[in-house]
Amino acid sequence: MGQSEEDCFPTQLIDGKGEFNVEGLDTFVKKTKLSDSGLSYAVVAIMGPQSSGKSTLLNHLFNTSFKEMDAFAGRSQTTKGIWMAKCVGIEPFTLVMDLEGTDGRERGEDDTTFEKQSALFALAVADIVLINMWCHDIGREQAANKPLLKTVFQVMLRLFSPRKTTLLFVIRDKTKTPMDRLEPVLREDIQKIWDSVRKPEAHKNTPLSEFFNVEVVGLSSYEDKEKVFKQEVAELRQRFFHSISPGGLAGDRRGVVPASGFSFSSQEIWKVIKENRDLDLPAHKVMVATVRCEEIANEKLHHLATDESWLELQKAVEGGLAPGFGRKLSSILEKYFSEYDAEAIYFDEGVRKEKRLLLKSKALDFVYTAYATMLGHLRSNALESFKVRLEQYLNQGKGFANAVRDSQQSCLLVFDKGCEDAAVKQATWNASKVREKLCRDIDSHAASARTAKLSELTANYEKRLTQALSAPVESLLEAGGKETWPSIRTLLKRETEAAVTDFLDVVTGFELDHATTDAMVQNLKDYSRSLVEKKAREEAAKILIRMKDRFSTVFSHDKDSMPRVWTGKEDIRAITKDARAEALSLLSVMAAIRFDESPDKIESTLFSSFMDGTVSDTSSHNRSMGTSTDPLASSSWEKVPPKDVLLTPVQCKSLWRQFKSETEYTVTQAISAQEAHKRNNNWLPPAWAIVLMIVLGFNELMMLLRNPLYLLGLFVAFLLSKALWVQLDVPREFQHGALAGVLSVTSKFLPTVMNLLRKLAEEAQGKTTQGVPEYSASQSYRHQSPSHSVSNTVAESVSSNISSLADDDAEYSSPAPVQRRNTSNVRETEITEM
Ligand SMILES: Nc1nc2c(ncn2[C@@H]2O[C@H](COP(=O)(O)OP(=O)(O)OP(=O)(O)O)[C@@H](O)[C@H]2O)c(=O)[nH]1
Repeated sequence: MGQSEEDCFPTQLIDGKGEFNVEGLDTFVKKTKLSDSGLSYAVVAIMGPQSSGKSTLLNHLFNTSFKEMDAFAGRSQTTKGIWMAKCVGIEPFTLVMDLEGTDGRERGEDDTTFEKQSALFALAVADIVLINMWCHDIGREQAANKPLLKTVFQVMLRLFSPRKTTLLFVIRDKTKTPMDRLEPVLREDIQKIWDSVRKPEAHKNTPLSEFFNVEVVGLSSYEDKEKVFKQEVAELRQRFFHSISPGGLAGDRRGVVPASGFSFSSQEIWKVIKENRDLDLPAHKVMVATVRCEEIANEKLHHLATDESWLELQKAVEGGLAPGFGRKLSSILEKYFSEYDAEAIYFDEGVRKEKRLLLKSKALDFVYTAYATMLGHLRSNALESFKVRLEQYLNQGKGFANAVRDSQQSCLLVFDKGCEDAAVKQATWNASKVREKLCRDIDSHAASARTAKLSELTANYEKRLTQALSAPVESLLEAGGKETWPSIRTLLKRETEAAVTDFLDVVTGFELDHATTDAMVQNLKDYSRSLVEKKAREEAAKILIRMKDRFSTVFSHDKDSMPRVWTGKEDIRAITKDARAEALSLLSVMAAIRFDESPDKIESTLFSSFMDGTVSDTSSHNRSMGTSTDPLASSSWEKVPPKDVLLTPVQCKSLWRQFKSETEYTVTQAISAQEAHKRNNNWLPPAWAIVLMIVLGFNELMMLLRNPLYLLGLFVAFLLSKALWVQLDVPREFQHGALAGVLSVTSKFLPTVMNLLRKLAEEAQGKTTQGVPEYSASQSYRHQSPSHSVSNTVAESVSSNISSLADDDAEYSSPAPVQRRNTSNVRETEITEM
């Protein structure tokens, strides 16, 4: 012997009670590295009667260290259950199992259960089964090996598809009878036993050779001829080298379980045997393959999840773009897939492929998040790049549509390259969905950018139109003449067309459809019109002020635009009429928007209503007749669309009334001014008074002429008379008849003379006292009570003039009672101050 246990690792696989030593087997597999052998391993089992030298043979044949019986201690059972060990020095890996001997005294004759179970196990697991038998048992009816063989054949038939096992009969203690003569006898015995075994219908006529290769070898007695024994064993050992190669002892074996599945396979087989179930080896093989491939796949997945390269790549992707992502990840995956392939290669192909697909799917699922993150980075980067490029192109003056196209093209190119770089070789992942999303994002951004740019563009053109139209239109409306609306139309058309032409030039770059472009152009045109409309409405709101201004301008200035001086020669009635006509013209201009040239009757209606007086007459007449045909009693103008109406006829009517009321004061002022001017220039008494004075005062005149002192006195008397004339307001007193005049003058004469004399005296006295201001005639004139009477007289005169002007306007010009009263008050004040 002499072999150390470290070399062959003898291990009890199944103990005497039938318990499988899983832990022991795993340790054995690990220590012997059996799993690495793939299919390059052989399993040899030996069975035979108890104490028939099985262990001795194995130890010599395979350099193992199974326990052997000590011959001097008596013949008893040495091997219990099933032991196993690695054959030392045999290539490829050969595993040998030493089975508990049959016919043992220890279990009793009737207990053959374990014997059968272990025999079935050996047939299911081993490629070569050594059947140890004494030479003298050959040909004997009662030989110890006959029940054994019967058992072997019976259990073999329980395998659905038995492996092609090599039965190597080892004839111990061979005699001088040559093996050539013994072997046929033995084969005959074997055949007889095969024939006697009850077989299932399917195998009724199946020959023994279908399931077994039968080999026979004879060995001399170890005890008697040890040297020869060793020599023969050494020769036999040679047959175990490359036993699984074609032509070897187990060259035609079938259904080998890969070495990495040996442990699980043998456990399962023993389990089935113990449960006394039928052992379907092909199904078992698939089952082993399934379990093992799954184990291998799971192991690979586990390693992948903790792979350092993978963790590094995953971290990089979480932080942003990871260059070479696809290449790196493919390499990592390839490593584990290759390992799986290498480890699972000997398992059932169908199962192996199926489990590989599963592994691939799980591995790809596992890394997909990182891939998706990578695509997410690519997508967001591409979108950002699109935004930047678009802005750059637009800043460079590129047309919008072209800029979008070029930006999209270049950023998609970068995205596609990125996707190529991120592509994982083992996966069929498609980045098209992400690309579609990117395209949608790009479209969305382009659309919002286009909307923003178009809004900006429109705003610019609207601003331009505002600048081009606003002030000129306002100025034209302020001018308010016949040419106002034609000029506005010309201006509107010219500026709008210029803006539209330029707008179309710019908007071409957006490549909008015709409908959109037309709508935008129409919006621009509408904007221009709305601008004019807005201005017109603003001006219409200020029409009263404008009318008054216009009135005031025309009324207060002559043809040469010089301010009028009311000398009394002016025809206030005509001037007032002209000024009102101008104001009315302005009102007619502002009454409606005239975007087209179609004529309307606004001006004629207003003039006929307010200036000719015909309407008022007609109105009065109609009122008296109970009918109403007043053209201004309406909220719309004939031939003017409601939307273009700025001031309805009713509003015009009201405005005109207000205008007249508010301009009346100006006219009053003018009349007052004219009266005052006249009065100041008319200092001579009336002619009849002069004649009377000459007739009655002829003698006095002559006396005066003769005496210069009288002349001086006369002059003084004249001055006094003049003062009294003015103070008494003689012409006015005589307006209502001579008698009334004389009575009035007479009644006022004495108080006036007294008052005058008193004031003259006071003045004379004041001159002698210091600090007394000089008394002025004008002051006296202003503060005298008769002056009040004069004022009243002048006011009445002005009032009568206004009344005569107002008569022209009949009912329209009648101011409200309150207004009249106010006006009268103002008139009084103004004139008093003059
Ligand atoms: N006559 C004879 N005796 C042998 C031979 N080989 C071994 N023996 C003896 O047989 C006895 C049993 O040997 P083992 O090798 O323990 O036999 P075994 O079959 O393994 O015994 P169990 O494991 O108990 O079944 C020992 O005393 C050996 O010396 C042989 O070739 N001829």
